[in-house]
Amino acid sequence: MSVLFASKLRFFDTTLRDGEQTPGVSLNPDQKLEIATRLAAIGVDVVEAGSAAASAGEQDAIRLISDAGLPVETCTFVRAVTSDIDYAADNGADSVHLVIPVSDLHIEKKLRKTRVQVTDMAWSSVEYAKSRGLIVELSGEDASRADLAFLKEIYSGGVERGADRLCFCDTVGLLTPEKIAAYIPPLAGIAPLSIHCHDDLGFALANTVAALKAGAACAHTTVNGLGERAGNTPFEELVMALEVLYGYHTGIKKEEIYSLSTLVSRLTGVPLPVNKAVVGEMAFTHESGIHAHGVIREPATYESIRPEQIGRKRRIVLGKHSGSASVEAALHEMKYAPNEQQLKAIVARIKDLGDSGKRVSDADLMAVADTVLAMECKPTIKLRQFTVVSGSSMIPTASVTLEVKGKEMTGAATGDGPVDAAMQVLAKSVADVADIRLEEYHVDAISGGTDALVEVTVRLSKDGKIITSRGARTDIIMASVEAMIAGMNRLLEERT
Ligand SMILES: CC(=O)SCCNC(=O)CCNC(=O)[C@H](O)C(C)(C)COP(=O)(O)OP(=O)(O)OC[C@H]1O[C@@H](n2cnc3c(N)ncnc32)[C@H](O)[C@@H]1OP(=O)(O)O
Ligand SMILES: CC(=O)C(=O)O
Repeated sequence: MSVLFASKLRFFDTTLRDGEQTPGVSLNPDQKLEIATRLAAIGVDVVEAGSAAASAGEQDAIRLISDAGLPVETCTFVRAVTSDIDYAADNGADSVHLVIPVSDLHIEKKLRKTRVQVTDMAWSSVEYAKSRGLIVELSGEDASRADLAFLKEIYSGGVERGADRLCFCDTVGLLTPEKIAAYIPPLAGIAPLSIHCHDDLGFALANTVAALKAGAACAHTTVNGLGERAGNTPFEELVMALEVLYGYHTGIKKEEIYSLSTLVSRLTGVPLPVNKAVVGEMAFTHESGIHAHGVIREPATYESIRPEQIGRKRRIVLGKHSGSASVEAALHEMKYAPNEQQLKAIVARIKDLGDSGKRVSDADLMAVADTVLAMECKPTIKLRQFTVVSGSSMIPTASVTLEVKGKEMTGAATGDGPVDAAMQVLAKSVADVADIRLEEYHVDAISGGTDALVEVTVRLSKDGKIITSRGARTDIIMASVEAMIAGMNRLLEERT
């Protein structure tokens, strides 16, 4: 345990309560159970399963999760209202997150009550919840705008009446690490204190860490930072910040973080921002040449977390910022071994593609590499003549004369159409030299009209090696022949 933190830190997950308060999100009881099961497995201490008073579906969810026997405390949000507490107890919750507004703004303007009245409500609700056998976390709503002396009084009285734990809610994200230094130590001295932060100004994570350092024993978090408005402290970010920045062993199964995050995103319908810390698509993706070069040599140069730690993989993508190291690494994975000059030419073409605003895919890289390597290879096969005949009353037939390794070869074949006949005759004509198979054939019209330029892409294989080759012409048959011959030459080229 790190000396920075007073005690073993606890994780109170509120994805299913505050997270579900994200506008538009609604989880059914089975979905809540699925998430709760994963939260228990990853190692959180408390799952706030919902708001007991909100609906019959919420009560079903609390019941379902309580009955599942998960190794986790099942909690529910309740107001300082007897019927809310009854819903919690009657549906098998272990504990209640008993919330009472504590700032004068909330007390006077929202509840239209006085400090004395809310104090009575809070204390009598604690007593009632304890009489129903519940663990009680007495929580001050809008505590960051409350008077410290009043907070001490209402929390201390609550603990005297049986509250097991306390919670400090920064309900609208106005807390700062400086204010935490003044507020948290005296309150954490009363009873184990949780910190519940919102991210309205982007301070939720920093405030949560500061509160834990100042003596709070438990962090309220949500998976992916879901929650009211800008959300709550993201679970995955807090776990990794504590582990990486503070060397604190959380006990959370970090390797399950990414799959939990994607599950929650899928079930809630809230997509992960691509650049989100830890779990965003781009969090372990590198394009810039300098970064990719560094990461290939030593990942720590540009990664603060190893992706495998949280169940992810590193990705290097290509674009206009790529350098030769990343292009070469990608080519090696595809079994290409360009020489220095070829690599330079491929990198230049990748940059051109990137400049045109295109996202460079593996298929693009293969096509570029095929073109560059084909330009420099001495062709094994040369086309001498090609003819195809087709019509309404005849079987499409193609004939070809090729020069293969200096020897002339002639062949003919029929097919379902003229293109098929062309593909058949080419493969047949080199059968004595190599078993080349056409695995895939694809055609795109690059512009419109009957005179459009068409691009034919073929995938050919020989002895387990697969290459992609392209031909582009206004004549679809000759484009196919060109793609096929270029591909066959690549496969017959002597390269490792
Ligand atoms: C900061 C937070 O995240 S707080 C949690 C927010 N979560 C929710 O609101 C859960 C979903 N809510 C609901 O389903 C409904 O609002 C219910 C069932 C709780 C209440 O519904 P209604 O009885 O129709 O009341 P409504 O929502 O209009 O207003 C809230 C009522 O609760 C009262 N109230 C609000 N907070 C508290 C509290 N902590 N303790 C006691 N009463 C409270 C309000 O004063 C108001 O009652 P009033 O009209 O008598 O003044
Ligand atoms: C209770 C709660 O969720 C809040 O005050 O933010």
